[in-house]
Amino acid sequence: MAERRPLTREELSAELHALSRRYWDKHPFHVRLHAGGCGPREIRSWVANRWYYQRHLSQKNAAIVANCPLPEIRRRWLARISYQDGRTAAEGGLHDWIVLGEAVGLSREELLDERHVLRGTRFAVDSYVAFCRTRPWLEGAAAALTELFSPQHMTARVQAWREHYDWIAPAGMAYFDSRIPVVEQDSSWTLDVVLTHSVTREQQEASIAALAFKCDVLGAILDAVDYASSCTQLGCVRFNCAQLNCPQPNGAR
Ligand SMILES: O=C(O)c1cc(C(=O)O)c2c(n1)C(=O)C(=O)c1cc(C(=O)O)[nH]c1-2
Repeated sequence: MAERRPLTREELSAELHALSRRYWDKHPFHVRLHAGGCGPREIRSWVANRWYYQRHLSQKNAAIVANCPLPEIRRRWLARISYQDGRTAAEGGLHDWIVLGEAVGLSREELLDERHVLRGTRFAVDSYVAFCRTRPWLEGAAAALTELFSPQHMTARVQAWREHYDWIAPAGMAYFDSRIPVVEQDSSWTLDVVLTHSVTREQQEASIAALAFKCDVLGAILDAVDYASSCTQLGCVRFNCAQLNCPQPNGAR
């Protein structure tokens, strides 16, 4: 069988961009969230479950760095770790996410002890970290390319939250306000890296598959949050009760 030719840079770029159709901005939960249809309990659940994603970002980024033999890539990728972790506990992305938690009414303690994290979120995020640990660094980098689609989505989120959820303390938006300009810069560099280093057809297809996988990771988090949203209590979902003393161990649906 004839070997298939590698895609041109433009073709690969088009295939990667086409995966925006699988991005989580179109998930029914995000559509409802942006339309003002979520209550405080659902927004708290979203923030608490996203925390589990946020707190694993530095570890998956460290795995990409550990797998990468190229100093010029490692040098730049390391900045993602200091971005999330900050120089001290009083700054950085993780700190800003705790501020967001407080702005939506989650205590620091209940965010950090992860009592509201759903099993679907754990499976999704843990598999993203395992993917970046076990796959070549290039696939880990390609998986981060959801950042091509996130600036617009985050901008729409901040607007929608300010419009529909005036009970959320404005300080909570700091995470997104600082993240949006950074991700806009990072995404063009990451795209260039993936286009440059995905040389063979196999590498190109692996990069496309990595980005599709990442879209599924994000979608699975929202599936879990959406499913849980029909339960009466944050942290109590049918078959997924995180609280030993829950008065409704089978959930109330
Ligand atoms: O709020 C969002 O919708 C959103 C999406 C994404 C994304 O698309 O993966 C990230 C972030 N935020 C984010 O804040 C962030 O730090 C981040 C890192 C990564 C990644 O995979 O390396 N994605 C995202």
